[in-house]
Amino acid sequence: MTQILLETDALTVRFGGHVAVDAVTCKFPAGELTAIVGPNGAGKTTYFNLISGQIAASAGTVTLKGQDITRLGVAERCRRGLGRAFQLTNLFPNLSVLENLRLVIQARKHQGFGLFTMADSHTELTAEASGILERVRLDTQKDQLVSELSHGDQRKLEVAMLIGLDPLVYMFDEPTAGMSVDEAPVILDLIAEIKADTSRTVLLVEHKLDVIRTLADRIIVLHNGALAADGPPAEVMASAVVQEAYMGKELDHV
Ligand SMILES: Nc1ncnc2c1ncn2[C@@H]1O[C@H](COP(=O)(O)OP(=O)(O)OP(=O)(O)O)[C@@H](O)[C@H]1O
Repeated sequence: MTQILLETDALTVRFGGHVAVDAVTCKFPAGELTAIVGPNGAGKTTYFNLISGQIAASAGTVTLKGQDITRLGVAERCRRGLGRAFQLTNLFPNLSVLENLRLVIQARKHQGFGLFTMADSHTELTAEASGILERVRLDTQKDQLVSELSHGDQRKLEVAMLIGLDPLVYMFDEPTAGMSVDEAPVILDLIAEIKADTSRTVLLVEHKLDVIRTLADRIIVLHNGALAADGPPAEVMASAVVQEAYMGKELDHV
């Protein structure tokens, strides 16, 4: 039986009188990529924020590998395997690309800087970080300061950091937004590689139809904060209700 890695049960958040996420119950099994779609303001980012712990739920639960994590903070959720793509604000702007990545790998491995182990572990960490940078095609920028990276390269580094963290649940929020057409395929190929790992699950907030078609095993649709549809891409896309009410204008232009 496929293991459920992440689950939200009646997950809800209210901002004053506004219900931004409305009793969303959803299970995310290992080996699946779920695209989360819906019109602007539907609650996609807020749902992500509730899962990653950036905001606290008003009601309902978030369960990771069978454990209730609803009351845990961002760092503890991350330590337990919940990985949300890093934003530039989570990085150290005055450290290099390689140094940033090495820090996240080190944090995952819980390695300290013991005097005698430092040299060895440093070499290992550098090798692992360099390998990831090659995969995201950032190896030639490894010594560049994060603050000096182009937008496209920053986005690649965000994905590299997530791979370095190696979480059970990968969460991507429009990972190719603002990237050039030449750069985006590198990121999409990497997400395809990640989803091929059947012990992981991937959540992807995405507006671009072609990206959804290429990557998604399943689509969930949020509308006014509530779960409006959940199923295989072809089924959800074909649904007249979804096309008209939730996807029409929003996704057509892509
Ligand atoms: N901190 C907040 N305080 C008050 N209202 C909020 C807050 N965060 C989000 N909202 C509201 O909750 C609703 C859902 O917003 P959210 O950003 O999650 O939508 P979205 O589906 O991610 O939209 P988009 O596709 O435009 O990014 C919106 O009406 C938004 O204005």
